[in-house]
Formats: sequence, structure tokens, C-alpha cells
Amino acid sequence: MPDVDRRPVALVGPVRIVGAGLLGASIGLALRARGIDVQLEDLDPANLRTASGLGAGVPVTGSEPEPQLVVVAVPPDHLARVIEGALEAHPQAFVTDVGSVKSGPLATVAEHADVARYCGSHPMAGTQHTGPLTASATLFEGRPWAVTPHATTSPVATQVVTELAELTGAMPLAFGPDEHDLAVARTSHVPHLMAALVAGRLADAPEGHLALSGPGVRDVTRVAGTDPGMWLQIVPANASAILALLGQIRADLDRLESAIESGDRDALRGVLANGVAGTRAIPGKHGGPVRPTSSVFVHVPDQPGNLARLFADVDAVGVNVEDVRIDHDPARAGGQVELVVDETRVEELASSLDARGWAVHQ
Ligand SMILES: NC(=O)C1=CN([C@@H]2O[C@H](COP(=O)(O)OP(=O)(O)OC[C@H]3O[C@@H](n4cnc5c(N)ncnc54)[C@H](O)[C@@H]3O)[C@@H](O)[C@H]2O)C=CC1
Ligand SMILES: O=C(O)C(=O)Cc1ccc(O)cc1
Repeated sequence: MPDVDRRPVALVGPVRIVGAGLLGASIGLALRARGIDVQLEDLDPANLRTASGLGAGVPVTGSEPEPQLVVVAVPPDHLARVIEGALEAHPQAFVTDVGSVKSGPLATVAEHADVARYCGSHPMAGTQHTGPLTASATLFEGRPWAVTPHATTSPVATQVVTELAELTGAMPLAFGPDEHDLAVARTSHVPHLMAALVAGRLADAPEGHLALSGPGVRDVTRVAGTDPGMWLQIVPANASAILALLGQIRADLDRLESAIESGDRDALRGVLANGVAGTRAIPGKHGGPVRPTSSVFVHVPDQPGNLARLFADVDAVGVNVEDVRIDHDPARAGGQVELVVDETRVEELASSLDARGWAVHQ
């Protein structure tokens, strides 16, 4: 998928954000950090107060200047109606939304006389929380942000929305709305549902079994812990793309079951090798190529200041940490920190930390 064309900055504001929750408030914070005026609207006065208190923008009063761009950041079920409302209320403004599914809202909005001013978009960033309290100016830093012009979107609208993504530190990527929905079914929606199915098998497991939970099960189930409210709206909105992938997974599951039943190791190897290929196909950080990484595991005793001391030691060794995971079992007097680093630096990091007194393994 090509990067969207880069042209001179035309987004100067004001930007009006409708829906000052996690996404809306995070966009507001990122834009305010770039000096752009942000106007906030929300049905929930508490969320509006929290978002403006955090510095994400100023609640609308009716006397502010007309916005250059309206960003709709409301829950999926309300997107189409609010996008239409924005096109009507602000006849000079460009309008975008940050919804997780693009074709459904577009089908409703497509009939609007001014639909050329609308260009959909979708930042691929979030947290497990909703609402503005966990909003962050850096939520979108280095993340992909799909920009999804439809057949009659004006080029200037596409440009302004692309610049919105760039101003927040994200990487804009151009997609048609339908192609976008197929892509996120594969990279976000089905992975979320699979995590829910695996995590669901844990809900009524005997406590003794759960005591053996390690980092693997936490990795595979992490996203299933998010508030189901938004997913209850996302999944039906992208039903056909999700159902097509679930059909393929059902066939894979049948093949896996028969491989296990018949003890067919070649078939089993095929399933596992396919999984390895899939993990390697995910692009690296900032959309770059995947660089081979390896992990160093460090035992960190449960005493104040130990984590800071570990990171200071890693810094002194001069190895860039690509990722960090901390597995802290409250039942044990310490945690395990996994430092993910470039494969070529792993020996050096492990031996340097060992020399500094850390209990290390690879
Ligand atoms: N949370 C995530 O990880 C991501 C969410 N999205 C999309 O972003 C959108 C917003 O999601 P979040 O910020 O997580 O939700 P949220 O629940 O944190 O925020 C939504 C806000 O919209 C307000 N709202 C609801 N209806 C409204 C209306 N008619 N007019 C004005 N305000 C209204 C709510 O009061 C709330 O403050 C959703 O469409 C979601 O699909 C996109 C990427 C990631
Ligand atoms: O799924 C992911 O990768 C996330 O980081 C969270 C998320 C949830 C919903 C979206 O529409 C986009 C991103």
C-alpha cells in the first residue's frame, strides 16, 4: 500500500473534536502540543471536563470561530449520524472520523450533498481503557493511521486528514474504505476475537491450573481484557470480512484436530510453520522491515529502585531496547523483565548485565 503523497502543511486549525474520549482527547492533546487550537464537544459533561482539564482543548460555547477540520471520535454506532451532523453544521469544514470500520458509516454518509468534504481515517492505536482519563499526546507516535478517501473525496480533504495523522506523530497510509475493512478484520478484529476465545477457556479453569500461567498465555490473551462495549459495536459493523476469516480459521482448526488425532507430525509442523511465517510477516516498528531480535531475561528483586537501576545499567551498556515486557507474579519476591534487543547485541547485553550483578538468562 503506497504512502499518502506528502505536500506542504495546510492544517492550521481550529480543529473541532466531537467525542472527547480516549481517542478524541488524545488527538486534542497531540494537536495542542503542536500549537493548534482545539474545540471540544461531548454529550457527557464529565468527559468534556476531564478532557479540557487535561489540556486537550476548550469546550465549545457557540462563539468560537468555525473549524477548519472536524474530527468525529464517537462510538461506532453513532459515527454516521455525527459525521452527517458535522457536514451540515460546518459547511466550510473538512470532516473526518477515527472509527474502526469505514464502509458502513460511508454507505450512510455517501448520499450527503457535501460528501466530498469527508475523508475517513483510522489510527491503529489504543489502550485497554475508554474515556479521556488515560488519553495521551503520544498515543499515535510511530503508529499506522489509515487515511481512507472514498471515490468523491476532494484531494484537499485527503491532504488535510493526512496532515492530521502526521501532526500526531503517526504514519498515514492510504486505503480504500473496503480494503481497509478487510485489512483490520485480519490485523485487529479477528485477533481480538481469537484472544477472547482463548481467554474464555481460562475463566472457569481450576485455580491450580491458572497458577501455572506464564508470559505466553498473558501475551496471547492481553487484548481480550479490554472493555467489550466498543467491540460489541465494531464486530457487527465488519461482519462479512470477519466471517470470511473465521471460515478459514475453522478449516485450519479441522486440519489441526485431525493432525493431532492421527499423530501426523508433518501436518502439525505445517500449522506451526505457518504461525512462524505469520509472526515474521508483521512489519517492524515504524512500518520498517522486521529486524531479527532476541531476548534477555533479567530477574529483578522486589525492592524500590531496582527497575530504575536495571534501565540505567542497560543504558550504560549502550544497547537499544526494542521492547520490554515485565512479568510480575505477586506471589514471588521479584519480577522477570524481558529486554528485546537486536539479535546481534544480545550476547553483549547479557554478559554486561551479568558482570553488573544481575541474574540473567537468554
Ligand atoms: N479505543 C481504541 O482502542 C480505538 C478506538 N477507535 C475508534 O474511536 C472511536 C472512539 O473510541 P474511544 O475514544 O475509545 O471511545 P470513548 O468511549 O473513550 O469515547 C467516546 C466519546 O464519545 C462521546 N459521545 C458518544 N456519542 C456522542 C455524540 N453523539 N456526540 C458527542 N459525543 C459523543 C462519549 O461521551 C465519549 O466521551 C470509536 O469509533 C472507535 O471505534 C479507533 C482506534 C482505537
Ligand atoms: O488492535 C490493536 O492493535 C490496538 O492497538 C487497539 C485498537 C483497537 C481498535 C482499533 O480500531 C484500533 C486499535
